[in-house]
Amino acid sequence: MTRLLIVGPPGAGKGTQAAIIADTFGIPAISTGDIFRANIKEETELGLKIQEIVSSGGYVPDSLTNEIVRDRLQQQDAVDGFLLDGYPRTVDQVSELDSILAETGAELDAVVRLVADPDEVVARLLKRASEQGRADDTEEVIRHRQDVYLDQTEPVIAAYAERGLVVDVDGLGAVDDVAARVRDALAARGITVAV
Ligand SMILES: Nc1ncnc2c1ncn2[C@@H]1O[C@H](COP(=O)(O)OP(=O)(O)O)[C@@H](O)[C@H]1O
Ligand SMILES: [Mg+2]
Repeated sequence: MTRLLIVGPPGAGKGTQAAIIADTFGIPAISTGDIFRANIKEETELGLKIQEIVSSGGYVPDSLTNEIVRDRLQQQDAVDGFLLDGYPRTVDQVSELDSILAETGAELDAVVRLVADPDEVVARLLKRASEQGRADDTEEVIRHRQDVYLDQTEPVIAAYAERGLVVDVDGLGAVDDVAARVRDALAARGITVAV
């Protein structure tokens, strides 16, 4: 019954850590970015609608994003716990998630914030671009994504910080080291794997 969010700037390593945390806790990792990219690749109706926005580094409209997440969280595997990566990213999305959870009386356990230096993350993203060729990993688009993040998503983190839910973790260093820090930081708040 663990419900977590993972937040942090583009390139902080959310997707990588999300997979490890989800595996540890036996919960699904749900990434809006991955869902959107899959739709773009499959050229679904949604994919065609959002292709331009995603490749230019803007945010998909809240109405579309909220609907996708609502549907996903109602699937059976997410009923007892989940890790959301990349959502909520706007204050409107925070309200929507509050509503979705309130409908079943569920509550978030923690918001893991990966802290990373902007220049370091740009270097990481450019490396990923050369390896995976993501359309939104050019330097210009990365800088734009960072700006959008500061403008739209910092207020999201502030809202969760006010609720006392944010757990800061240093996102720099080797994947395993960061994963160990996340595990320790959650354990320090009594969030451990149920056995
Ligand atoms: N919650 C969201 N609201 C709006 N747009 C989103 C959301 N999640 C993902 N996106 C879109 O998908 C893109 C890639 O997301 P993601 O893979 O999470 O990026 P990263 O992990 O590099 O920060 C975003 O730049 C945005 O266009
Ligand atoms: Mg990601």
